[in-house]
Amino acid sequence: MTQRSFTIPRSVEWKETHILLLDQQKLPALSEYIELYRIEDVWEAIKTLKVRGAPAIGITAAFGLALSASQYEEDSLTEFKERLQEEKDYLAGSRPTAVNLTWALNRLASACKGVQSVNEAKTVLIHEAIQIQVEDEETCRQIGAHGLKLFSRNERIMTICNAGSIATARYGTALAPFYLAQEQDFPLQVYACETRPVFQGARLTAWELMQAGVDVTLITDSMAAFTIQQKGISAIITGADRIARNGDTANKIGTFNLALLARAFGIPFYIAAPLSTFDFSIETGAEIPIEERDPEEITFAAGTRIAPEGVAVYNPAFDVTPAEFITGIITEKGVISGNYQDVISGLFAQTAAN
Ligand SMILES: CSC[C@@H](O)[C@@H](O)C(=O)COP(=O)(O)O
Repeated sequence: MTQRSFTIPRSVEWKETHILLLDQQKLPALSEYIELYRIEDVWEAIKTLKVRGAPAIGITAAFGLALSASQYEEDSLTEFKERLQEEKDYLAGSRPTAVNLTWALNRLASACKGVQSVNEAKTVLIHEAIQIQVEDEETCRQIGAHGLKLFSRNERIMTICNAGSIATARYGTALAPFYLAQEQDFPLQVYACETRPVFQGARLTAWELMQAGVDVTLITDSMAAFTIQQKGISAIITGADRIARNGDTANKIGTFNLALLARAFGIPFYIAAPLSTFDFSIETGAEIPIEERDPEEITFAAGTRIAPEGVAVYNPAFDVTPAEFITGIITEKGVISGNYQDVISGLFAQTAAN
């Protein structure tokens, strides 16, 4: 099969002395890379959405912790580990919902459990952080391959937010099937919801997919029902920030609306996510912390006030789609459907054994 070549952007790179980060707040107007040298820069970049998307947040935090630890001057391993723990907690507090953040930081802490010296710990941390990124790229490709099998040529598929290449190491989760389809000359059409209030769909998904030559059409979030009806959307696919043991899934605000629409129209609703997005410690979505962000994300648009000063605002950044509305969860191990509770518990046992 001939493979086509096109751009699949990367958002985070390890550079030994710093982290190179695509500033996603500036897209699509500017494709600007910034250099992060200090842990405070990393915290700020995550908090202010310069880097966003569950796996990309995890990778950046892992790079940030490894980078900062490489500069510690502590000679004692105990003091080194105490400081590491403090900075790990600090980074974990940057955003609450995407579990990949704590997952990646915990993975770094576990990796240096058995080390004998500070120098060994520094090397192990860098190695583990890079490994997380390498594995995520492969994971996303596998998600793409499993996801693509669910679609037929020329299907029109809706998505929300940006679960694309720049939200991960590469390829993305919900957008990975479209990149693989593009490689294989397999035509699919994407309908991207703009994703109020931060416009990840308009600014990032449209930008990413257009660079790759994927057929993408932008709509406002409120056009979803009419578009499904008028344009014959045959499936919806989104990413995830945290999945509970029963399959309840937190993702960008508006995802639950789409799941309800999918049920009403009788079309499948898929979540695409790596196993690092499963939180095996919680039973249901009710336990997922939902981030509430600055009201100004809603009261201002492109720097202009669009709502009266002093208006009460509710700005949850995520919602939780109950498992009963999810047709399948596309992971690197294949598509999970049916009894999520049992399958996810099985995955947990498998992951814990490895
Ligand atoms: C592969 S990214 C999956 C999710 O993190 C994504 O869909 C999402 O909700 C991102 O929200 P964001 O607030 O932009 O970090």
